[in-house]
Amino acid sequence: MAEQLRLDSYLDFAAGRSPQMVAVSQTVHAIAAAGRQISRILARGPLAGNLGTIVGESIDGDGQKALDAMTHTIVREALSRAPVSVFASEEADEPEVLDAHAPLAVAIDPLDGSSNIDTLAPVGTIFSILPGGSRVADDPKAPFLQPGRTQLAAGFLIYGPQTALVLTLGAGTRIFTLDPDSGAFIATRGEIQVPRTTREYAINGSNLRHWDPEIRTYIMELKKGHNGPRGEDFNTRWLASMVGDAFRIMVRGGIYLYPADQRKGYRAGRLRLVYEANPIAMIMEQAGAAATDGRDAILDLVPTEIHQRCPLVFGSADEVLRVADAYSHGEASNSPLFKTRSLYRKTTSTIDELA
Ligand SMILES: O=P(O)(O)OC[C@H]1O[C@](O)(COP(=O)(O)O)[C@@H](O)[C@@H]1O
Ligand SMILES: [Mg+2]
Ligand SMILES: [Mg+2]
Repeated sequence: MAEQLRLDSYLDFAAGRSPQMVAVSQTVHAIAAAGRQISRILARGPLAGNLGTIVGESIDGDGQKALDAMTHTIVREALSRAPVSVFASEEADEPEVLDAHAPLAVAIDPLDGSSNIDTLAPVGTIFSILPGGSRVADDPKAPFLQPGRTQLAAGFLIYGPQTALVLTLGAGTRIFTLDPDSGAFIATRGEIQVPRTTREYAINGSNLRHWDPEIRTYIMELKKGHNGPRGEDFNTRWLASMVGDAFRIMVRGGIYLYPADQRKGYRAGRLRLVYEANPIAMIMEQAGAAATDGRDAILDLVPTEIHQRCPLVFGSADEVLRVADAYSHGEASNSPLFKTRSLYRKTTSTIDELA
């Protein structure tokens, strides 16, 4: 059997590239250790306490559950031992300065998919590692208001039947599976290459009536299957856990969409740019996939607030391009999505066609 690639060796090798990568490697080590701890709590589930109980409200109005708060504390503890100047979390209103002189900034969603806590569906921890900058003491938000292209590394842990770490250090994307016996994260596949094409899509279809016409029409064309303009059948998968959907897309392709919609609080989508969309976009791009808000590449957006939301579409590159194309051409387009035989000419009545 070929020798196993362990996360430790992978990080040691990367650390040889520059002093900055030494700090990145130490920080990924710290996050992986936090992930091990969270994975043990999740494996015990209700035996570890009432993890799904609402204990507060996060800044954007989502109920904060006991496990959201617990995972925030675990990650914070881990990062306070890493070379991290400032830490932004979904579960904290403001970024927290840990060591103003340290070289890195970290943005984290400590628990993604938290509506799944009690359902045994996967949840995860998403992270983005950025240069810390020199102004952290005066302006702790500054490192997070850079476009996602400046990320030095990004990844997520997923806690499912296995715990895995999906990681990019800016040179490809790898998946490491946690061996619960030894505590080691071990690479279980080669470098990830997401298939360019797919016939599988993930979206919360209950929001159809609230979507932009571009998204509504795109999805309706998929639903028409081989009788529709796409000429082939598509399958739906929606876990209500972005890490779960992203993991599936990493291993077999697919597209995930959480578009903007007309509901109050969703006009800029649901996902948060700094600690959800940016890291996922970097992971995807490094695996040959793509991520857009419908108009621009996610990694080119310049955040203006730490908790800002953005529409998010990511996955198999050809399919993401189709969505971007739909937005850029509108109804006048000649793109396949808008041809006369497509549903696109009748965006208002097509909801009825689906019923
Ligand atoms: O409940 P909805 O509207 O389908 O949203 C589900 C989406 O929201 C999220 O749960 C947002 O993340 P949080 O759980 O960290 O708030 C995604 O993981 C998931 O894809
Ligand atoms: Mg999340
Ligand atoms: Mg969360």
